[in-house]
Amino acid sequence: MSPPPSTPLLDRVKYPADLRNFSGEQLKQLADELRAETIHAVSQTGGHLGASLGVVELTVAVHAVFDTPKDRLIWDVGHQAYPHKILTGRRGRIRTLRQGGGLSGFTRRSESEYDPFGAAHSSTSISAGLGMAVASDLLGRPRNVIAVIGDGAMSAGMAYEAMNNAGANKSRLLVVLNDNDMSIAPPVGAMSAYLSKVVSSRPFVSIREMMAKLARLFPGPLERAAKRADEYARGLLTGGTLFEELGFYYVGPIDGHDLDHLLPILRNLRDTEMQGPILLHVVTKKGKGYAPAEASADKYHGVQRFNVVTGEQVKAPPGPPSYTKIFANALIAEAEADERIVAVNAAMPSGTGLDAFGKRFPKRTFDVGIAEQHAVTFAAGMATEGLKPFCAIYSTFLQRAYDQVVHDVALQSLPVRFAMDRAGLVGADGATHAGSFDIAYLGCLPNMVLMAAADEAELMHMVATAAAIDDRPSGFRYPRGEGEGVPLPKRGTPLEIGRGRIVKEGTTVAILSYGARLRECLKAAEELGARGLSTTVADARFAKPLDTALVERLAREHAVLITIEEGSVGGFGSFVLQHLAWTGLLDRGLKVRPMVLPDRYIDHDSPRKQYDEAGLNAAHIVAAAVAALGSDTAVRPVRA
Ligand SMILES: Cc1ncc(C[n+]2csc(CCOP(=O)(O)OP(=O)(O)O)c2C)c(N)n1
Ligand SMILES: CC(=O)[C@@H](O)[C@H](O)COP(=O)(O)O
Ligand SMILES: [Mg+2]
Repeated sequence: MSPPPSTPLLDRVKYPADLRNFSGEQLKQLADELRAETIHAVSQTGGHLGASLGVVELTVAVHAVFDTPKDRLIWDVGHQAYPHKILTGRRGRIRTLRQGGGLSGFTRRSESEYDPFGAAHSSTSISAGLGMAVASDLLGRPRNVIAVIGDGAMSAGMAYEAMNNAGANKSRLLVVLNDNDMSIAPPVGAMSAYLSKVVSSRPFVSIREMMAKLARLFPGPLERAAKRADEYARGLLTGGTLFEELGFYYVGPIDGHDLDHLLPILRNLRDTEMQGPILLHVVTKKGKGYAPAEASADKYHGVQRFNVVTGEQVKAPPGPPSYTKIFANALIAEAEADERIVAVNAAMPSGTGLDAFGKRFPKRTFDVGIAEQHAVTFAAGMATEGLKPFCAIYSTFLQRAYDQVVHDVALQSLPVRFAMDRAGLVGADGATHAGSFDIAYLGCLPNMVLMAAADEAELMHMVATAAAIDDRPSGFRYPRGEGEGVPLPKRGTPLEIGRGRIVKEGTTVAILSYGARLRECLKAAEELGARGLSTTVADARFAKPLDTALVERLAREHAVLITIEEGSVGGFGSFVLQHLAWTGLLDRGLKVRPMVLPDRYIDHDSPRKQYDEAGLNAAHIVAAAVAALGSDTAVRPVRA
């Protein structure tokens, strides 16, 4: 482990107020120390390093110029906020980042008053910032509001909805567009191409020219013609007209790593009395100042712990392939056989595995940018014409496209297939990224077929099943991380719709699993067996349509029925209970225990510990069964 860097100036800064009297030269040194500290900390924790390195100077400059936390600073996504955390009273805990009990990897209101808005899902900052700016006007509490948003996040509909609203509003809002020409992967789309054109047509506006323009922001007699000339010049020289057409005062592009530019420009923007929104376009490098990050294809967007000297990341011990990889391979196999299959993702080609699909079928793969809502309706459109779209979106990000799923897909019974990766608890990204709700939010929709994979072979069958379902929407969920290591078929076989399977026969306790808790169920069954409680374990495979025959059989033939899923209340267990209630099977003493995620958000930690916290591991299943039986059955004591 490399020693911590020497940081004499940073050591003097606990809060931003401590750096506000630093000279320009001192702030430059502070930025260098902050970068070294960020690299060292993330080398020990892993996390989103590249984005954070790209905003080191911007972070220093904003805190030096603005009066945070009275002035509100909002980081879009919040994955680039590590330097901000270090400067805002959290340096002492920075090496606990993303670890159980430690700092969150994103901004979070409960963590610091310097985080006025929690984030992790992208493109919310302009809306939240505008809300704060309007509140400050209405409440008569003057303050600056600064929203920092990346070029990737700028592709989402929300950002445009917010700019449309802000541009017609007189509230003061500073939007800093942090343009590093990267999303997680290289950014896609016309907006990204437009920004590149803006930057390349005039790389950086000179500071003299910029200051002359900024002077025009100050009150004083301003001739109409001069104003028009200014607008024309800004449009012509910087290509900033798109933002101007939306009602923003556009400034830039400027070098986001040059404090000699950032500081005076931010001071001017702070001091102007101009009303209405301003967009400052800064150009930065993702991974800036750390050679291995700058050189890597993803600019160290998200890294494991690593060696600071070599940049080499700690490799996990070799294990079974990930669910993501199995999904991608299974989809490729289906697409080889059916040329109507197409795949859509929203700025997550590697996360969803669709980068591999894209290599094999470049014309049948669509990365739409961070635009989940569009992704779903785009897929719906393709489905109307007979294509077979698979929409690969993490469970948590599909939340953003809920009305599109309901109104554009389900209501019209269009065969869009939702591949929901990151189902259940996801580890270090924490509650914002947990796939907790999809069973509940999709299960209530008529027309849906819903499946959850118990292991990676099951996932292959579910991909094949979804490919075969062509008259209504379907979805299948699978967890983050590696599979169970089960033998894999060459290709998946379509499952009988709405049929589960018995995995182990027993007589007293029945455990009905939906999804990847199956292994925990089998462990629990063994333990219960050792206590003299013969246990059946079944894999429901489908939440919708529910295997009612299986549910009824388990209910009739056992004293206790436990359902378990990696999801919230209102999901699989609720569907089972609904069915049991209406068939009268609850009326005769059956003890049903639906095990779901608890009614609270589970913080970042290892998935194993998160499931412990959630009460969904084998020991909890055993405890639930034993408690349900109570004194009804003589239970043998636990073996030592
Ligand atoms: C709604 C939503 N979809 C997808 C993601 C996953 N995601 C996190 S960061 C990111 C890229 C963001 O790019 P940009 O805003 O340019 O920030 P950068 O990492 O380049 O600093 C993506 C796609 C997300 N956080 N939220
Ligand atoms: C910041 C963000 O939303 C993504 O980078 C996310 O952290 C990716 O998670 P996975 O590692 O599960 O793909
Ligand atoms: Mg970017």
